[in-house]
Amino acid sequence: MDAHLNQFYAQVDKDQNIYVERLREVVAIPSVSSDASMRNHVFRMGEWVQNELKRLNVEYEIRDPGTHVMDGHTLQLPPIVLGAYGRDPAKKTVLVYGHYDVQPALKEDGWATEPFELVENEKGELVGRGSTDDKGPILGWLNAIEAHQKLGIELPVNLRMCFEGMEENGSEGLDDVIVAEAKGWFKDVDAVCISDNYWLGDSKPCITYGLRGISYYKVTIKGPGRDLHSGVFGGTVHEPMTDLAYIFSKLVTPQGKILIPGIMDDVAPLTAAEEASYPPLDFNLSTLHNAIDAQNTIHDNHIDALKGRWRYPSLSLHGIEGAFSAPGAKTVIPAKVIGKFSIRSVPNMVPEKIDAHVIKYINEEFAKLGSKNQVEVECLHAGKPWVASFEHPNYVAAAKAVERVFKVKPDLTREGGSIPVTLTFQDALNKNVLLLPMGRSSDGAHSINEKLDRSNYIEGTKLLGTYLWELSTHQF
Ligand SMILES: NCC(=O)N[C@@H](Cc1c[nH]cn1)C(=O)O
Ligand SMILES: [Zn+2]
Ligand SMILES: [Zn+2]
Repeated sequence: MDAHLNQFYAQVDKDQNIYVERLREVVAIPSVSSDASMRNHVFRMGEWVQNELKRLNVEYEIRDPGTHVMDGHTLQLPPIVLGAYGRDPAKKTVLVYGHYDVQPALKEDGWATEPFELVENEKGELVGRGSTDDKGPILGWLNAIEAHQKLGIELPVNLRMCFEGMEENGSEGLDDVIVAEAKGWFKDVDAVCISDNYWLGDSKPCITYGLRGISYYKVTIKGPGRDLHSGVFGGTVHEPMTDLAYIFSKLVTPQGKILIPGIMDDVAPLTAAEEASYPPLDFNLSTLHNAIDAQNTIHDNHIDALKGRWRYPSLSLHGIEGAFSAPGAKTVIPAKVIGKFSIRSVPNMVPEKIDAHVIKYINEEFAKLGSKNQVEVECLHAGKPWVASFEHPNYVAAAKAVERVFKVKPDLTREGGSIPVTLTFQDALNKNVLLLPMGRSSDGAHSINEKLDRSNYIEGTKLLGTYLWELSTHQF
């Protein structure tokens, strides 16, 4: 194994510019899943993935998840691409998952460069939408296969792949495919690995055993039949924006306390073992300040900050559709506004119960306003929180792989973000699921100037390959 891995590392180093060019090619496809007008690009990206699997002699099939309705339009969902590389019954079979869609990005949001043109800056950062979330990690798996092929070295495990194009928009259709394929495409799977999260800081790798869930809501408030002049009608009508601002103010305090009754009821109590797991982590407030480019953190100690991120629910206000948001001073009264917010959930919160609390509370608060406007609350998508057992050999193998590549023992972390299908893989396949991140905390996923450091991309490719070798040595 050592000799093979050394050859593999040398090949990855040698081919690193090829890998960067490959990343440039995929970042240039603006596969934004939450924007109906960009859906054709998500399909283009799905085709790119299929062509790449064909080039690498990976058997693949697509599953068509059908259609969904978004912003009043019925849209085709992008394909779920299933891959199979190796069918040797003597080897372990590892399922890897990634998503080929990305978050929206506009230069005018504040990007220093065009978001869909990969730029390598003087710090060795590969800047572009999707570089770290999640195109770089998907390419990491493909690069690792290619490097082995170039060397004529067989992979030590069989691979199954599942690449989707709707993760940033609720993973619509994927749960059903996973359940349906549990005894089909995924039947031989022994362990699952997802590379779609980040190190805790910027220098020490981690492996991750927990994620928060998400329940995403829209609150629509309708009033006048059309937008109005505030000079002519201000003071005469119930204004939807005023109602929405009031409702928003009733959801969460500036200190992050969720005001919706019942929401905290099902939060699992913190155990002594969990409490003890925080201090050894390579994390402090400066790590957090560095990741957010500011110092406006709620907590004044890093352990409470981590608990706030991983261990307790949070509620974030995201935006208002229909509100005036352009520069200038337009004196409009918007006729209809749609507020968007989400709740990150933790064990043992249940999406259906969260919905019930949220909808009841907003309707009650709205009733108190005496407004003649109409309100409607709807959950757009929901995913459950996930926690895995980190004693499993899957984690032991990943930790050994980190030690080999980075010469350091990884931190064992949870994460505040959500990958809704993680729990579906765990439950439907009844197999251990591991998160093995490639990028750093400061990568700016979902934000402006998203980047993946060249070193994380290259060493991350080595890590994914090494993990497969380490896993192949374990009996389970
Ligand atoms: N890298 C994982 C990730 O970014 N997940 C998203 C998932 C999501 C849910 N709704 C919209 N996106 C996250 O925000 O955590
Ligand atoms: Zn992601
Ligand atoms: Zn994301």
